[in-house]
Amino acid sequence: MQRDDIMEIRLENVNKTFKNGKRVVEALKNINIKINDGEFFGVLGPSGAGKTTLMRVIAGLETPTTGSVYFDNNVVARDNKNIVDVEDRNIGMVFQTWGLYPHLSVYDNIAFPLRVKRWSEDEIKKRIYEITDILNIRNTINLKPGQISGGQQQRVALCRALVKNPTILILDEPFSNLDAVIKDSARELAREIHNRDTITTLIVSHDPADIFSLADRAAVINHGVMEQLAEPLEIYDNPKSLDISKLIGDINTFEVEIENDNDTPFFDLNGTKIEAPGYPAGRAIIGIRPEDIKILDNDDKGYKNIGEATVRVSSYASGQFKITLSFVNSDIQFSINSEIPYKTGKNVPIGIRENKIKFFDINTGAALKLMAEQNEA
Ligand SMILES: Nc1ncnc2c1ncn2[C@@H]1O[C@H](COP(=O)(O)OP(=O)(O)OP(=O)(O)O)[C@@H](O)[C@H]1O
Repeated sequence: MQRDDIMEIRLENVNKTFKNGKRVVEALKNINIKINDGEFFGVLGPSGAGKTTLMRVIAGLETPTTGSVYFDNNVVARDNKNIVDVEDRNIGMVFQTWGLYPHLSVYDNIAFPLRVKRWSEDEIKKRIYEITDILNIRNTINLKPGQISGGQQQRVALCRALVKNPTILILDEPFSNLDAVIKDSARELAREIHNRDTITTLIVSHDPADIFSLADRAAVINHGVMEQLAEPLEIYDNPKSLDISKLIGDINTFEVEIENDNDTPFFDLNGTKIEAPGYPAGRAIIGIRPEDIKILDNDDKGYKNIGEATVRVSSYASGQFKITLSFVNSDIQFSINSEIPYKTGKNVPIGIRENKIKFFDINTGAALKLMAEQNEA
């Protein structure tokens, strides 16, 4: 059930510049985003892209150099000025390092924000019992952070963020210190917390798995610019650039020459002619996700045979084999996922899903537009 105090977040023409000595860093450039109330919103981008700055501007830890931030219809920051201060924004935050005080007990760590707000010790105790029960760490409250596991420390950080009943929850790389198994249950926990009273939740992550498993929509930020905003699967299937395609998953890339001397443009891949309907002639980069290439066996509807490749490396992770191959008589390598291992040096027939190929501009990396779209523009 959604609480009625949950808020929408709106950024209008937000710019943030930092001065590093003589150097001016434009950390955010003209960002316009509306995050719906109760939405689980993901932010994806390479290191230094501006993701943390965006979160800090929303939280009120930084002011936008120009532009405005609204919570519902109330302006909370505008043109280098916080109109509502950080402590009055009722935001819970969890950062990558969790920021627990090592000399304080779990209890005192979680109590900290409530003591700042001058809650009575009785009220604090009641709330801490309640929240540590929900996150299943009640039995750790008398221990220090150094005496509990990484997964438990992360729960303490979440408890501390949630103890005030925030209306917005910000998770900035919250799982990157956890190992793979605990990460899965941490994601489940984040989803449960969100579902409990649908707090508007923002998650910043390098890991596409976090975005896929949690976010309703995601923004991709690069060099301070918001380059794409869509549902995670839409970004995965139709990335606006080669860089974005790589941020949200693995992709194999090949340089090709699209020829257009007959009705349907085409290119050559490992000696096989592949159609590129509607794409302009010239050199291009094509991208194929690992799941859209396979080693052919008897049941391969929907895959086009593109000849043989040699198995170079087989590795194993998370219940799947990752097979790296190169086309026969060529150094061009690519990787696929497989349920079974293959012996190094073996030649195998390869198939691709033609309709899943992504086309990018060879110079800019932007997704190539169809000729019809170019004519419309
Ligand atoms: N307080 C600051 N003073 C000066 N420059 C800053 C400050 N905070 C961030 N920057 C710069 O702004 C840019 C964006 O930084 P930000 O931390 O937002 O990126 P990020 O996407 O969160 O990166 P990462 O994934 O590595 O944490 C970087 O060039 C960074 O050096």
